[in-house]
Amino acid sequence: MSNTVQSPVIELKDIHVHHKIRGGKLFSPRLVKAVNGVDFAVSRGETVGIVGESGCGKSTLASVLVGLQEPTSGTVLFQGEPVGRRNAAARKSFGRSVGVVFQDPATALNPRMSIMDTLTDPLRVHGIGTAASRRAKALALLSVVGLPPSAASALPSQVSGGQRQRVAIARSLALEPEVIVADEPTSALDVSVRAQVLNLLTDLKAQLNLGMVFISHDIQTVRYVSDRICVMNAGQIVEEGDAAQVFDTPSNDYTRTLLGAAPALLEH
Ligand SMILES: Nc1ncnc2c1ncn2[C@@H]1O[C@H](COP(=O)(O)OP(=O)(O)OP(=O)(O)O)[C@@H](O)[C@H]1O
Repeated sequence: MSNTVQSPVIELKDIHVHHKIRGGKLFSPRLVKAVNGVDFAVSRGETVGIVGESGCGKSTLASVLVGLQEPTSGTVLFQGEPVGRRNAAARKSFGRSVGVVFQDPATALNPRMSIMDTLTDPLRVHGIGTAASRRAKALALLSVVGLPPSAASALPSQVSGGQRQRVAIARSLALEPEVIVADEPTSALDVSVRAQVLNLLTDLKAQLNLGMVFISHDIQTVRYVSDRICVMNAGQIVEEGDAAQVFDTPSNDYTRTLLGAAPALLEH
């Protein structure tokens, strides 16, 4: 399943994200350790799955990976360099090198922006190309995700849920990232289109030699797409390994519980 795996594009070292919760008048304040000492790396050409139950810290980890959240402590490395110590230009290039696909394209896409504008906007914001070349690139992106050129003039609400997620995936590719972070990308979709979107992500990863971080509460889905799996529980990675090995011979009790609770194998 994997292409040539290279040195990590993004590496996290001993990442902690803690939130202080005020208790108000009745309760004392408490600390939520959303992510509690995580090491993680993703390279081009591999899909790394992160799986765990709701509240285990997956989305918080995703927001650190894409630069939306500063960790309380720990180091984020981009191409081997600590992101925090680099200049604004380097942070921008980190931002450009990591594409994001969220769970629900209905909320992730601007409902008032045509699909053409949705796809040209990241290029415009980064000052890339002319209006004509941006439009050409948007049409190429539509083709890459299997949508016809006629979709360009539609609003997100005028296409189906699966097509909307294809648009969100196309947008994530607009800046030619090295890594895509997909946080529950199929959970909000009809069961009938989930496998198509998973296959699209897997195909794109192979064609473009992307690094892919695939986050889901559903271990069967993670198994289907991943080369490597990290199992998260209570803010920590409790098991990590080759997907088949984690799935077939889990070494951690929590992984076994997740597998025991999983429904029948995803059909594909
Ligand atoms: N901004 C915040 N302030 C306080 N607590 C937070 C904040 N963000 C997340 N948390 C808490 O941190 C923990 C991890 O949340 P996170 O959303 O990362 O988990 P998750 O595994 O992605 O779960 P889900 O799939 O339900 O989103 C949870 O207990 C959550 O309530």
